[in-house]
Amino acid sequence: MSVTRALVQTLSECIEHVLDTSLHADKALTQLLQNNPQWSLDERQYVVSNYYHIFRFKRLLTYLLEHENLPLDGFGYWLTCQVVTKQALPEWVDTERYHVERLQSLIEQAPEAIRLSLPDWLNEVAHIQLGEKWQVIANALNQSAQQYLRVNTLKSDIATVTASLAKEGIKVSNVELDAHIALKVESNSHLFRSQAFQSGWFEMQDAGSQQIAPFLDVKPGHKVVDACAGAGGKSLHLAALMENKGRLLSLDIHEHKLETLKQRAKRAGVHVAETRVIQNNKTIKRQKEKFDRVLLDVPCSGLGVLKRNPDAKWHLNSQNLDTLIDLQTDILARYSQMCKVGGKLVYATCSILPAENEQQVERFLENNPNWQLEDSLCLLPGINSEFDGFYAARLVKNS
Ligand SMILES: C[S@@+](CC[C@H](N)C(=O)[O-])C[C@H]1O[C@@H](n2cnc3c(N)ncnc32)[C@H](O)[C@@H]1O
Repeated sequence: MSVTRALVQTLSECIEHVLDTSLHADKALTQLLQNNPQWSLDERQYVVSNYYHIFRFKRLLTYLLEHENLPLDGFGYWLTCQVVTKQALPEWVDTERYHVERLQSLIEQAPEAIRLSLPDWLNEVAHIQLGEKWQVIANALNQSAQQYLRVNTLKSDIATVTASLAKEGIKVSNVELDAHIALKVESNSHLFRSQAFQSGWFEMQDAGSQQIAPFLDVKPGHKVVDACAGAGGKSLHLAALMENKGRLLSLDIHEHKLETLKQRAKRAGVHVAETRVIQNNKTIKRQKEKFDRVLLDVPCSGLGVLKRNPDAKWHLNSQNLDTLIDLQTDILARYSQMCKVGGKLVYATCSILPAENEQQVERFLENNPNWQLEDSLCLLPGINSEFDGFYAARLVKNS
């Protein structure tokens, strides 16, 4: 595909708009794609991946432009991004003005937090908490995200989905996980328009995220609560593992997320899920000791999913991280009461920080000797995982 001036111009204008207004990058991208239906699949793919790269490397790109006395405009961000991500420049770019070799050597000499394109505070916190592993993880989190599918076993199977997508020119490959097989999308495609998606045969879900619901060890007939259910990514998976038998209560504080969950459940053929908005602590207290299994997929920093949502690091600060950590502690303390004696609970995050993960669980176990850690899962990008970063701990309530 040749990258035209017109394409870069439109992309640059959108970047400038987001940088000027501090609009959420995801929303602006959706709008950009909607406003340009004439783009080919390759053009859309190019725009999406470069758009994310620009927000991923924003700090480094700003540093390069400022150092070179170049305008901090959308075009400058696009061009320096091509250099940082080692993409060839189209012929029409004036390389006299943008000196590629000088930019490359500036990147190598930049201070670490700038080279990794991270806020200083975050780089420091992650270094303290993760030690030597952090550089490896940070580099892995700066890669583009792959797309993965979870086959909905309530309606279909791996072979049927693979064949159906192949008929529409979409190639996928199998990825073996502990409990099941995920599908990795190998070709650029309109997945949501596929017949398989419209029929509810699969969900888009990262292969790391797909490991959380099976970790809860649910069985058909169980009473299960997904207490931070959001739009239902894990609830839908739990329902499939329960074979639509038993009771699945999906809770969240946001009604609009649960509305999306209901629509997704309908498409996926999930009948077992019931949704309820958490109004106050009474909603939780009423469910005391009612469930065999409790999933707490708690609100977190999202640092494990920066590949997919790189803009998040610019909206996070040390104060809101502390607030999140307090909220996680509170949710674990109060919502765990919904578990029956002999039941199991999974505490999960999409963070890689021990303060949101192991340390939360250790503190909970110290304060609650009637609970015991059965197993834990820690997916660290670049260290032991090519997927998003996730943490899960499975706890058993003994008395
Ligand atoms: C990590 S997200 C959940 C993602 C979801 N489980 C999925 O798989 O798609 C965390 C969710 O917790 C919800 N939340 C925030 N504060 C909460 C609280 N106090 N109680 C319950 N849910 C809360 C948020 O609205 C958000 O949907």
